Amino acid sequence: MSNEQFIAVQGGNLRVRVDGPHDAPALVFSNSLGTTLEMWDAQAAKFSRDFRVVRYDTRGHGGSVVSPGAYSFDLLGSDVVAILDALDIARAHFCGISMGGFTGLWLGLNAASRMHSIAVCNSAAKIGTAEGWNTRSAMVREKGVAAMKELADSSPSRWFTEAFIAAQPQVVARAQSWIAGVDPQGYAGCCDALAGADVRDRIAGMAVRTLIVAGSADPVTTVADGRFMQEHIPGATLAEVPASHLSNLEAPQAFDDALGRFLRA
Ligand SMILES: O=C(O)CCC(=O)CC(=O)O
Repeated sequence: MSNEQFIAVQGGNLRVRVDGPHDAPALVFSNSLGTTLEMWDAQAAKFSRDFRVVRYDTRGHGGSVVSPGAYSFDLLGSDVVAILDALDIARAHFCGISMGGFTGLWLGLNAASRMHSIAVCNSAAKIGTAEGWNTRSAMVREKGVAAMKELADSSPSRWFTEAFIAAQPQVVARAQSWIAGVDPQGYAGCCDALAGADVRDRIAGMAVRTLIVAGSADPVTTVADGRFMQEHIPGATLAEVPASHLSNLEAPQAFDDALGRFLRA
């Protein structure tokens, strides 16, 4: 059974898709910057056998429609809580990649009572630099859709290994189509959130079972970033998968095995 709906959050509505048995434990997937809930198609097909899989387009992305502005992780994290409330889910497992992984850190620090477990994938306690994100958001606001086309052209080298780009051009082209279609205002608002995001001195306070997934060839959020989180989050485990930044797309089997082992443990 599949079900797509819009859920009201502060300033608009998020596009949410739910798959799997209604009475199964909930598992929420959160996308990376410049992608949509479709990035989780393979994981949703697999994990919806045993979980009520909830996916959503992060505000400013895909079919979600929210007012523009400078977003924050207080907002992005509260969106997840609003989705859980609307779906009457008391507690959920959570899996987010990159920006979505940082949303997971926010949930672990601010909404732990709503979480069974959190998988923080290809992410970091601080992603990039404030200067880099501010430059990118200014460029996107100035150039609009032309900037999204430029980002679509340049993103494969940050998202995938050269070998994967050569071997799986259709997967790469699909990911490029997501970022090309993202609303520039929404993308810029999320860059603003990333610019202000740094929980390096707080993650020791995470009180939720945590898995860190790192891509061995990820140039954006590195294995060292993953190790830092694993060393500072109490009880966290680290799984390294043979992939670059969008590891669930590049190495789905290794990604799903790591996530599945963690969820079953
Ligand atoms: O992927 C993310 O959510 C943040 C990092 C990023 O945007 C990678 C990139 O395209 O530069």
